[in-house]
Amino acid sequence: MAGLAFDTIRDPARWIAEGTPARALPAARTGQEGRPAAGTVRFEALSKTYRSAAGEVRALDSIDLEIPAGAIFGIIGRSGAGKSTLLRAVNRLEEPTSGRVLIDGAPIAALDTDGLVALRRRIGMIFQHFNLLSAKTVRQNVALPLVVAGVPRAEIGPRVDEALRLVGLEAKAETYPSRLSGGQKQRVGIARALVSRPEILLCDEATSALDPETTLSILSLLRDINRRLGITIVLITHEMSVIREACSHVLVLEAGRIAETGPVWRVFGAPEHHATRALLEPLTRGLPEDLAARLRPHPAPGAATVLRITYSGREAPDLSALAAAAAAPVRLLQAGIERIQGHAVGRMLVAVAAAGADPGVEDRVRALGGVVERIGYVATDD
Ligand SMILES: Nc1ncnc2c1ncn2[C@@H]1O[C@H](COP(=O)(O)OP(=O)(O)OP(=O)(O)O)[C@@H](O)[C@H]1O
Repeated sequence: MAGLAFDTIRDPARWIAEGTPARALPAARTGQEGRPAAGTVRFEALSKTYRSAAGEVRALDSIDLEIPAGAIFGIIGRSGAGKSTLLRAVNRLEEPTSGRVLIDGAPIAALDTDGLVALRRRIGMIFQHFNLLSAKTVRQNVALPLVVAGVPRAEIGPRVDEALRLVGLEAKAETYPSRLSGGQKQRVGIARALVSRPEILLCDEATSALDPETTLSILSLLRDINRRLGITIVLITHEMSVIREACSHVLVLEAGRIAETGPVWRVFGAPEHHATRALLEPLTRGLPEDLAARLRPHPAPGAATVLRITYSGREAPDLSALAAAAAAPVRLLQAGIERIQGHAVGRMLVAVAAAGADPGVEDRVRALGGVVERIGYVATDD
């Protein structure tokens, strides 16, 4: 693996194959010979019933689903819908009552203890509360999976450095977690998950403990990792904006069953199931009714990008400064100030002309101050 830097990696099969000797991987996971590509997850008639003194709970009921390799796949649903149970079935933290989970076409139920350890190295996981060891430095936290796997000492240092570089935390290597912000702690969690060079990354409410701005930066990091390393990302979240911001595909669970699933643009653009519509309601809450009806999750050619800018204090961003930052005409759709717990909070909705293909527009507008969210797109002739 010497000399193979994260940012030069475009080929996950090579990245994995050149990984730790502890887990040389079969060629089957390269997607050759008609077999699924590395990072494919398949659920077949998966059911899980919890039995306790209080009775039985059917948490998952006959789930048939494939998560394509390289997807950023979001799982949403009301509390108790079965999201965590499904996510945890991927690395066998939860054993199904019936049905199967297949990773890259291979059923995982058949794995013995060594096979399971190897599987879990191929599947990284990050958590809402980061789960870092407070008595260890950032470097030591990130190194831990390699130390446990018996990777030679000389190899650990460079691999930890690569992982820290990937998440932008090289400068914090010798810092203890208590001195980090929430966003930095989650970056350490991501580096620790990536240091084993997984093909799948499971994210369990990974941004729920973060403020909106930090959430956006973590989502942007996850998207970047997905794009650069080709890792399949499976995430569960209660925040619909996270799905819209980061995911390619979404699964809506309702009482342990699939309510609907598909590309985010389709499911969010035309939700068919009442559970999906109920979950999406907060996204459009507070929007003028006509705008909520016209808002689309993905850009069409020439569509204007709708940004929500939230700012504290009295000063709203100046519209001409906004237009300069956006490098495009900006139309004010709505503005107002409300008081939340005694603080004045301003909100503006603006449409930036033809910025659909301009991924940097939020960052440039954000530089003027406030929290900036891309909430969707409207056709310019609407
Ligand atoms: N260990 C367990 N024993 C008994 N019942 C359980 C157990 N774990 C989960 N359940 C039940 O299974 C159902 C699905 O739980 P799960 O945690 O998968 O849902 P969820 O969609 O992730 O919920 P939340 O959004 O609240 O985290 C719930 O009714 C839950 O109470």
